[in-house]
Amino acid sequence: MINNNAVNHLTIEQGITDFEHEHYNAAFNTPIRPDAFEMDDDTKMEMIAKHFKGIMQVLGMDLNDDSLKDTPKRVAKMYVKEIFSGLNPANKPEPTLFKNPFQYKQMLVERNIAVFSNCEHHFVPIVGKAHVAYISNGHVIGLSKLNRIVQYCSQRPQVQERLTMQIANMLKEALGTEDVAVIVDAHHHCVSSRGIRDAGSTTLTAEYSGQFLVTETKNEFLKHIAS
Ligand SMILES: Nc1nc2c(ncn2[C@@H]2O[C@H](COP(=O)(O)OP(=O)(O)OP(=O)(O)O)[C@@H](O)[C@H]2O)c(=O)[nH]1
Ligand SMILES: [Zn+2]
Repeated sequence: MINNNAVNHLTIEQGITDFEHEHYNAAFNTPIRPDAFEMDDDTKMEMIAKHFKGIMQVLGMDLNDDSLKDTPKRVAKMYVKEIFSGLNPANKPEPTLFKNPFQYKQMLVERNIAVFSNCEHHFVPIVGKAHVAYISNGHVIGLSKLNRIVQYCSQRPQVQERLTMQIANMLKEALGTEDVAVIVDAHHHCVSSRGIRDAGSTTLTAEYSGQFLVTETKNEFLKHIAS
């Protein structure tokens, strides 16, 4: 059962002593409670549907309307099983690694990976692209796993800076190398559809480590994604 009194946020800086290593890495720095995964998905969906129904009722919507009556359930399913499914380490993708028999030692760049995330401040979409790269230290990763890592980290309430770091950290963990680079270029609906209402701007974040800290290597990566 969920411990409703456990409201303290845990972050990596504070230490997660009773979390398994896997949980710790998967939810790197996402503020989650220690009991976050104790409740099963069905119970979560039931509770979210109830709360969302309350929001709709407060807004004055008629929940007897044929089009609206199932919306609370739809939203609950979407939150738990889809757009926030990356909160749960049970949904972490398994990276398939291959030996590197061809001795490919240059960087591998995967460009234009779709990013669909949600802003944790307003719960509206962040939509954009990620470009990732790594230099093999003896293994190569199945290409689709790069997209899956981006997708998994995106399926959480996010800020773009943390999303970028989480993608980089998962790549390092999966590939066993520090030689990774990540760029995220995204459009925040909280900036375009409300508030300042600037539909033209995008936000660019980057994380470089290992060999990508060397200017020449970084520039090669930037040249590849610009071409
Ligand atoms: N650094 C960062 N800020 C973000 C991100 N997503 C949204 N924000 C910002 O978070 C801030 C929240 O600011 P608040 O002043 O508390 O919220 P608000 O009153 O809704 O702010 P406005 O959007 O300016 O109307 C806003 O400036 C958002 O643009 C992100 O990924 N990274
Ligand atoms: Zn926002």
